[in-house]
Amino acid sequence: MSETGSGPTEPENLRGKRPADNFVGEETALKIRGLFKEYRPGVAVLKGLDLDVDCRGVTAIIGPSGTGKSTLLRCINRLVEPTSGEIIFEGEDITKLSRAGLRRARRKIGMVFQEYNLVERLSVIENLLCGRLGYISPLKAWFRKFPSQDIDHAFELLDKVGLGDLAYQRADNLSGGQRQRVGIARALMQAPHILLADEPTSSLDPKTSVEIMELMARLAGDLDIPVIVNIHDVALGSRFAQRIIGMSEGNIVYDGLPSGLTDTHLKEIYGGEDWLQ
Ligand SMILES: Nc1ncnc2c1ncn2[C@@H]1O[C@H](COP(=O)(O)OP(=O)(O)OP(=O)(O)O)[C@@H](O)[C@H]1O
Repeated sequence: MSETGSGPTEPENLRGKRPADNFVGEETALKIRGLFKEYRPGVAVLKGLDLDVDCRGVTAIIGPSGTGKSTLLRCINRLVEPTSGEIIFEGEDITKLSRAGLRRARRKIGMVFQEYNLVERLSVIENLLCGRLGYISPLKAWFRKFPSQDIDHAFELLDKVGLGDLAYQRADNLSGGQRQRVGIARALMQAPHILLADEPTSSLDPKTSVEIMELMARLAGDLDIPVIVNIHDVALGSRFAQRIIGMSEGNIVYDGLPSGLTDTHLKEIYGGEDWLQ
């Protein structure tokens, strides 16, 4: 990533616009306004973020540890409660939803976690079907009697993520990369309208990390849904994302194309410069 000095090489239709404007329009899936989060009174972790996310494509959020990337992602499905601001998803402000409304909205928001969050003693296929427990009657859930279309869908997704042969393996027998594939397939079981991934490659080796990012980008394209991914590896994020959000100290300081990210931006995002050499 070299510094060009002339700014991002932008397609003609994006030239001259503020970065955020490039992604606003009827095609907006998610609109965040003035998002503010304090875990402790007076200590802001997110400082009034505005962000619009398009209905398709991969957006990578980069930034140093502790800058609020996970907090931002988790505010979107209210795993973390925002202090103030709006998060408009499919016409509803997520921050104002009742418990039932939030449960319904969360079904449309898939989440992939760094540590996979699988049920270790269950098989791969059961881990996927667990994602459907909220959709069937409590009695059927108790006996794990899943509708045949859910079972077919789970097998289809396992094929899509390359785990068709491991359906009956216990989760605790899998490698990190295989576990993350299960995590992705499980998130897709609910047919989400958006996928959030919180550091999905942090626990994986470089080759497996590329494979996981490749898989998420391909599935997002196939399913025509947007993906927002928090990622520490700037090169990996830039390779698979169409848009980079750079965060520093709870603010968005870069919002644009991966090709537009210069050393100057990286210094602003991460601070210092010795690490760049
Ligand atoms: N549950 C919590 N209670 C109190 N403070 C928290 C909580 N979760 C996060 N924080 C603080 O909020 C700040 C932002 O954390 P967050 O995890 O969002 O950053 P991050 O950019 O995702 O970091 P990393 O890349 O290391 O995961 C940090 O100072 C962190 O200590």
